[in-house]
Amino acid sequence: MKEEKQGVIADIIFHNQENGYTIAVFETEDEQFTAVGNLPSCHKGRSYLLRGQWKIHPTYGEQFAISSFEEVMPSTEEGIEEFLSSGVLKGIGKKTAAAIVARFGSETFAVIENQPHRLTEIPGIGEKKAESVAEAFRSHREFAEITLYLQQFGINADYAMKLYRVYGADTIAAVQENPYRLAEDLFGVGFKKADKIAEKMGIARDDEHRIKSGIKYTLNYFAGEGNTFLPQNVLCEKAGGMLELEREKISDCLVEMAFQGDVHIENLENRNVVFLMPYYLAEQNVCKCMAAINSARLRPVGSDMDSLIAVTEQDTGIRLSENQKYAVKTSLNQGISVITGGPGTGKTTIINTMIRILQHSGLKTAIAAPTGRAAKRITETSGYEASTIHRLLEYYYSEGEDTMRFGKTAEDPLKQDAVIIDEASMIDLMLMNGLVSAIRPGTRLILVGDADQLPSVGAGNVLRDIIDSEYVYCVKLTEIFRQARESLIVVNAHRINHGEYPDYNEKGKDFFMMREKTEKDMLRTIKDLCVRRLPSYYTQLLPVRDIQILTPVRKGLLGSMNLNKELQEALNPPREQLEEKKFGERIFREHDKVMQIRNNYQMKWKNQEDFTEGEGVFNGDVGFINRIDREFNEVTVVFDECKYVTYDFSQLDELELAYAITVHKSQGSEFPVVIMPMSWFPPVLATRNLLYTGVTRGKQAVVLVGSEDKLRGMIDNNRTKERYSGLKARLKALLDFSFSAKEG
Ligand SMILES: Nc1ncnc2c1ncn2[C@@H]1O[C@H](COP(=O)(O)OP(=O)(O)OP(=O)(O)O)[C@@H](O)[C@H]1O
Repeated sequence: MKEEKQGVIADIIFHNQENGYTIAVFETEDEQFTAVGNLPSCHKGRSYLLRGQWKIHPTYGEQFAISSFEEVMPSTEEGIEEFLSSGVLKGIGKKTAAAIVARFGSETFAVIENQPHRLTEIPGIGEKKAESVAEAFRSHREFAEITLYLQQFGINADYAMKLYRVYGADTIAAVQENPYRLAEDLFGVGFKKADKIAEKMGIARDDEHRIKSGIKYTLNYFAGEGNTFLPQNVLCEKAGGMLELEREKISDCLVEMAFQGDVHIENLENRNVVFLMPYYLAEQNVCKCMAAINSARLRPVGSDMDSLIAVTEQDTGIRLSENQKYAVKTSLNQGISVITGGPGTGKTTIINTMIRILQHSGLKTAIAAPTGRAAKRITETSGYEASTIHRLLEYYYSEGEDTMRFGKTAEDPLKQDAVIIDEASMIDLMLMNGLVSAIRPGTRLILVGDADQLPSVGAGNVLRDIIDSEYVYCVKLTEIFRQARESLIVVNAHRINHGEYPDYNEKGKDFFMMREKTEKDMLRTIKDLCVRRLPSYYTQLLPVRDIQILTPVRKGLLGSMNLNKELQEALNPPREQLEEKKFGERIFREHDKVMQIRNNYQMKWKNQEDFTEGEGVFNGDVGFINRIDREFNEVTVVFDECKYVTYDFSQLDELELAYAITVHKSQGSEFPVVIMPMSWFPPVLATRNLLYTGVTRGKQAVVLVGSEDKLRGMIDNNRTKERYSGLKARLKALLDFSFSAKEG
């Protein structure tokens, strides 16, 4: 029989932040009881009205099983004070809470709600603070109502909070109107979750919103895997399978979506393919801009390139090889060019030479890279200030559109005469679109990178497509220079790239293999390397900071998730003075190494060195937990040693431990020491170019731990996963067109 019970939480025995499952001891005036169930936002000392029924647990006896709940605002002064000081209204600590209640007593809530200006009667509270307290209180009440409504659809408090951040007071209306919007608008709400909510709301399986959302979800899912489109038959099969509907229904809906401009369908290389609109528009625009940049007249570099090169050779003391000279000359004379080569083939040297020549010629130059870490490295090795491509393009978060935009565009382009991009293999289609849009014809665009690295995380196969289309000049560097040849990491990287097996364990060298048979032994050795062996050999090494474990997978004993758990335990174990916060299965602890796992353009940072402030934390940024504040429910992470970013507890799904990361996430970064397990991994991942990418991340040492057979297996596995991308075909078409125009 359903009953109602009201009580104050006296103790929380268990609480899962992700799904809200809670076991808590409640207190009423005359009894204590244990309640179990979904209680997403529970706080010790707060009062709740529970609905549910009594059940007998075989071990723990009688418990109240919660089916729904609502928070009851406290009415006693003691309760009000406890509520105010619990951290729910940011900026009110214990002292201020006590002062407010001492002044307004049981009328406190009424005052905050209806006469917030009266809060200024409390010393230390000014107009602004009074307003912000009232606003926080109002949102808390609003949010409590929203949580109450959403819980009937199985939406827990964390998701409710995310929805509330996006839709504010309109949250309930937004969910009611089209629950599938949640999957499109919110990080972490997948189609399946939205589908469950819709089902509970009684939405039919063949509802149009459902099919369209399923199609978008499928296209987005495959975009997440790197594809800018899907062949129509593949899309219908995948979406139909997921939605459990006939293919015809999907095809019909697709046509309508194409009419409404949600998707673009075209015949590309003799098959019908479907694009989400932004990817189609981006491919088109990239081609259009590339054509304009490539055919424009350039402001010339000083007259005699050979003597300019000779001057820089004298300055740097490095005589360029013929191929390097060719790369420099070609790139400076073309609208767009590509320079590609493996490690140690002189890419940085060429960049330095080009910058000097451009400077000698009085031409303005920008150097940028796709990630902050890559940009920092260029600055360190070249001495020239480099930035991220995002910063070069002056990105900002557009509140109104709820999206990221670039300040530099076709209307307000970059003013430079040359833009040099390093690590160009990491550029995805959308970033390339932003970049070429902001480059006015007349500016040189020089893309430098290693086309054999894994392709970009985001959709597209930009660098490969550009090279393979043969639309622009491309110079391939193959010679490894003497200094670089000293490093077995460099030599082995080239061997691996050519399908040859590496040499290792040479005395005084930097490439090692530790043979272990079982996964358990590999795990033990990896931990021992981090904790004991490597730090005792490389004495300058700080294990947490300088050793990076790279693995192909997330799951399994040697996947990043488990490795992180094990390494956290080994390198940053629980200690009394270290605060920690459990979030789902994860535990975050002060001093932990963590990684941001999505682009968040709104996240604010403060630089404690130069006191600058800004917005934007990016997928792949690695930092350290500086502080966990339980009073304010916040975790502060330091990125780049000086940028402080504060996460609310509800945002912790944007962070992951980063002692171990996947090779995919490591692109563009370099680490003093890299350790990679060599075990059985799925063949789609255990590939040559994944190994190559991983190995080239190490600078002082690379240690492979595991089976030589598996290592050889990876090198022999030269399959590269095909990505659906239309850029190559479009650029080829441009090339054919310009040939036929010339001939005509
Ligand atoms: N023409 C040359 N003659 C002699 N040494 C050279 C020449 N070009 C480059 N080097 C040297 O080879 C090494 C590798 O060059 P560089 O750092 O430019 O390569 P890279 O392709 O940028 O490598 P990585 O991708 O590993 O950063 C450096 O020590 C550099 O000084």
